Amino acid sequence: MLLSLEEATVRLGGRPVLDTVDLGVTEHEVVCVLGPSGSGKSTLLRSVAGLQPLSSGRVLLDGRDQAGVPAHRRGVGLMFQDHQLFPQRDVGGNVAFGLRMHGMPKGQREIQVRELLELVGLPGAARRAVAGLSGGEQQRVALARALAPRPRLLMLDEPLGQLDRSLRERLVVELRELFGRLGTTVLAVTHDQGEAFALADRVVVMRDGRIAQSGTPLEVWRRPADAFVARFLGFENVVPASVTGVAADTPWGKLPVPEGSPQGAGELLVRPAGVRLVGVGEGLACTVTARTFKGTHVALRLQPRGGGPHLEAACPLREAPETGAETGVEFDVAETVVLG
Ligand SMILES: Nc1ncnc2c1ncn2[C@@H]1O[C@H](COP(=O)(O)OP(=O)(O)OP(=O)(O)O)[C@@H](O)[C@H]1O
Repeated sequence: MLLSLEEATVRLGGRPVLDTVDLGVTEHEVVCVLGPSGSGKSTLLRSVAGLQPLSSGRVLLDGRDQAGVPAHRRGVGLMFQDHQLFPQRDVGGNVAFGLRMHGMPKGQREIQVRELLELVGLPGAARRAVAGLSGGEQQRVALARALAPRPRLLMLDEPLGQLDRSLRERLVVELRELFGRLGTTVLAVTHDQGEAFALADRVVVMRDGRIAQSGTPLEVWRRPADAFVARFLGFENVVPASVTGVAADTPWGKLPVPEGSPQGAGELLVRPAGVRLVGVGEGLACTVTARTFKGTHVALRLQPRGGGPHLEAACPLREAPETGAETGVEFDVAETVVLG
């Protein structure tokens, strides 16, 4: 294990902001910590970096307890949300900063800076002024600067937070490819689930300073641990349910659930793809109350005529009914999950 947190706890203002967190990161792994604002993500990073002392518990790097080890001796790189480039230095000066701190001679520094700028897709940019860079370019410079001292663990706090969506989507793919190529071990935090799912080998979802779920993106997507995680991932079809065998009583009527589902009172998720439109008179009678074009499909909001919470459905473009239309709804057991 490259990094281990053991019951790591940080109390601020009388309450635990990080609450007995156990987390391990193995070498070459890319782990993304995901959670709403205030869930303790930054505090977690700062604790590992040595910028925030623990109230109790331990942080270990390569098995060594880091208590009392100052930030600059931990061998971890940290890239903050707002990249904090030095405005008075040019691009090369920014990237070389850590190397200079490590006492690397000038000639060698220049070679490394050139290589790093090529790596992040900014070849030949060393003499450019930081002020003249776009947001995406600044992000790349900040990344090159964080990578320069070859940290054994690279930590990113909202690495793509301030960029526009299309740039973010492009950079996230580049980052994943880059980390894979370099074998970099990464601990990143973000509040954007798309970003986390695209970047990570493993996703850790935080809630109120605790880990709500940890797993591969596919595992977390397929089986959210509870209603909080499901809602945080953007799933809206979550209702109370009473499960007996392979059926559940819900506000939408009796729904089929997979074999082996937890029994008794709980909550149930139906992913939008599992809400199938059928003819009027079949299944659950609903009215289409909203319709949003999503590029690959249409997202429908459906109001059951007999009352109960509304439903989100994902519908192929050609088949999407208009707002105000009546439809029947059936539920696909393969897209239904009884939550813990
Ligand atoms: N110095 C402090 N004193 C008291 N409370 C603090 C202090 N610093 C942070 N907090 C609280 O700790 C909680 C966790 O903060 P943290 O920045 O770790 O969350 P976060 O998940 O990174 O949020 P965001 O996504 O908004 O950056 C917040 O509720 C915050 O208000």
